[in-house]
Amino acid sequence: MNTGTEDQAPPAGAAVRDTVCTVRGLIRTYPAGSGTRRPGLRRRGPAAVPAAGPAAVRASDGIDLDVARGELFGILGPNGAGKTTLVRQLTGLLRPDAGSIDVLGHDLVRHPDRAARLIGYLGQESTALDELTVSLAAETTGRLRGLDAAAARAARDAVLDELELAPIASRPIKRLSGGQRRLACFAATLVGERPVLVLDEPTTGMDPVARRAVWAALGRRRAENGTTVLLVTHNVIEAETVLDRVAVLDQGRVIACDTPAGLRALVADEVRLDLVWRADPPLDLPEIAALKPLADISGRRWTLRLPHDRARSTVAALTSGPGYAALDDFTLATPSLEDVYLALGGRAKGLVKA
Ligand SMILES: Nc1ncnc2c1ncn2[C@@H]1O[C@H](COP(=O)(O)OP(=O)(O)OP(=O)(O)O)[C@@H](O)[C@H]1O
Repeated sequence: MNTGTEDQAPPAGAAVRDTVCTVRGLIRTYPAGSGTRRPGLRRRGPAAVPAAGPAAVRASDGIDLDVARGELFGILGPNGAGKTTLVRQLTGLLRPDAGSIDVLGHDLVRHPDRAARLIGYLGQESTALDELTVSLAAETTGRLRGLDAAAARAARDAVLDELELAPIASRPIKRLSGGQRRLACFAATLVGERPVLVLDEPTTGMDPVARRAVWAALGRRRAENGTTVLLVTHNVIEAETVLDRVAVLDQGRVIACDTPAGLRALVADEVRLDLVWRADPPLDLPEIAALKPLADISGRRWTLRLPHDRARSTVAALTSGPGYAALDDFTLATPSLEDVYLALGGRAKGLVKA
């Protein structure tokens, strides 16, 4: 129930009604020299680390979240934002340095072993199941989750039918295509129902048919069992269409959390203008040079978010002036979650630089 105070942290020990997962002040720093930092990822801001040489990375930097029963809740962010670090803490696989995680009344920082009983987790990698056949992976997961042999086989058959995996049930997961492997691992995650599912980019590599099967399977469990789903994604289109609410993560912080429509409303007064140049943009033209500081630049593509009036006058100037010959393509579009992300990220960058 919405008590009208959902933006505030509840008092310690007082769970918000219908909240399945509450995270407060979660902090996790990877010490200098630990693991392999992913290429192309650099922290910015006051706690910035030098680009060269290993340094500590604060991958969760004071995260607060409340996820309600039955919600399809998304965690959206670019590479290195801290999504996987967050879900590994939620699932008891990684210990936070500070903060609390409550799932259905269980303190998972103090009792990480309880996570397996509460949460079905689909990680990014499937290595643990790779050697098994699709069928055995599903059945084994059921057994590990406490089903007896007959129940595990029945649950296996039901889920393989539901996801139309029966034709490849006897094939080893490691010999499947990327999308098939992902679907097989998703199937295993569903066996031996858990009240909470945490899925790290579940649909990566899947074709549209498999994606639809995933969303339908999750929809059924939410409707029938009130299953709560936390989902990591980079895919803004998917986020807009399937999620109830989205937390936008950047550099280990939640920089926004709302419904996709609520987030889009943050940039509703803007239009997105994409310009693709044939070669180098003609910066000798003052009207083009003036746009450059406003653009998010990716190769020959400039993406600008402009107020409606400014977008119209910019397009008019571009299409009637000498810069037009240098343009390969341009599009005007209403804002998407990607624009929200760019707007929020851009603002954060600006603050740090100032
Ligand atoms: N084992 C590790 N040791 C050191 N740094 C790490 C380790 N794992 C992740 N990091 C760093 O922590 C930050 C967050 O990484 P994380 O994998 O959580 O991001 P992500 O949002 O899941 O990224 P992706 O979308 O690429 O999966 C990154 O800067 C990453 O380089």
